[in-house]
Amino acid sequence: MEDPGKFLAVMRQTAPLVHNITNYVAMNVMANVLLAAGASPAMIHAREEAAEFAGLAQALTVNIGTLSPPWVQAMEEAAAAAVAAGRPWVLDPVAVGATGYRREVGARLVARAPTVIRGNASEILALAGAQTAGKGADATDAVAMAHAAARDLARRSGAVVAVTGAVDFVTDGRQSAEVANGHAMMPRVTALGCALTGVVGAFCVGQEPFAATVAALAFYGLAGEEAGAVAAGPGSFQVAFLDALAALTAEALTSRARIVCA
Ligand SMILES: Nc1ncnc2c1ncn2[C@@H]1O[C@H](COP(=O)(O)OP(=O)(O)OP(=O)(O)O)[C@@H](O)[C@H]1O
Ligand SMILES: Cc1ncsc1CCO
Ligand SMILES: [Mg+2]
Repeated sequence: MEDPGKFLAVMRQTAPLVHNITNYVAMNVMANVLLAAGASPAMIHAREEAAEFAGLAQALTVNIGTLSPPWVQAMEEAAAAAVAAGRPWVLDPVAVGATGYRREVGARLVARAPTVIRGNASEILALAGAQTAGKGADATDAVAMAHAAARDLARRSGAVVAVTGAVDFVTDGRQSAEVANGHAMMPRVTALGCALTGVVGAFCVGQEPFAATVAALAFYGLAGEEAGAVAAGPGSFQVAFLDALAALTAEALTSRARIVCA
């Protein structure tokens, strides 16, 4: 596996402009996470400008958390513009198994050739068409239950697929890796997964998507470990997490990343 610290150093050097069409819950959290990590966020979802902006930004992320038809039009047009401009785009299929509308939109977005798909185990299982116990935005399936579905989805879509949870799993359908960094407090703060999707987009700018995604997950999990060591609960965790994202060095990431080929 390549040196994860190098991917963090390149991301900070680039300070990429990341265009995010994300949900109302995540907007502020995600923008602050991207700034702390070293990227430049813009949250833009109007159909009248989404495609134009996606052509200017260095990466696009699309999150269906609080979707509605005008947003979905903006998502599809922005994804098409990112693909046309040769920019990476990352799909976050929040609660995709919950309703028929989400399943339909999820399938339409997968067909738009995302560079990376990042979700929890329940979301990746649902997107791959497998059985899932998931109901809302929180995972109710273990990551290991979604390994085969993730490989299948990666081969079928051409995307790198990242399944996050206690031990994250990343695959492009040929090579796979597990990332064991993280903290149990992370799923108790809303939208940290959504915000991670933005960080994955930032790492993918000018870098190979499989290795960049693995590095982004290790970086994020390690910041979670740092925050968990000082936080009294989910509230102070959120503050400490932003500080940890900003403070983490490339050297610390390289020495403390827990990545294994799977
Ligand atoms: N039990 C856990 N232990 C350690 N790290 C975890 C655990 N659960 C999640 N994480 C980490 O939390 C981060 C967010 O992943 P998670 O799977 O919770 O996203 P999500 O379900 O999409 O979240 P949300 O929908 O709230 O945005 C990842 O870095 C992941 O590794
Ligand atoms: C809680 C919630 N509901 C819709 S989107 C979202 C953010 C976490 O996915
Ligand atoms: Mg999520």
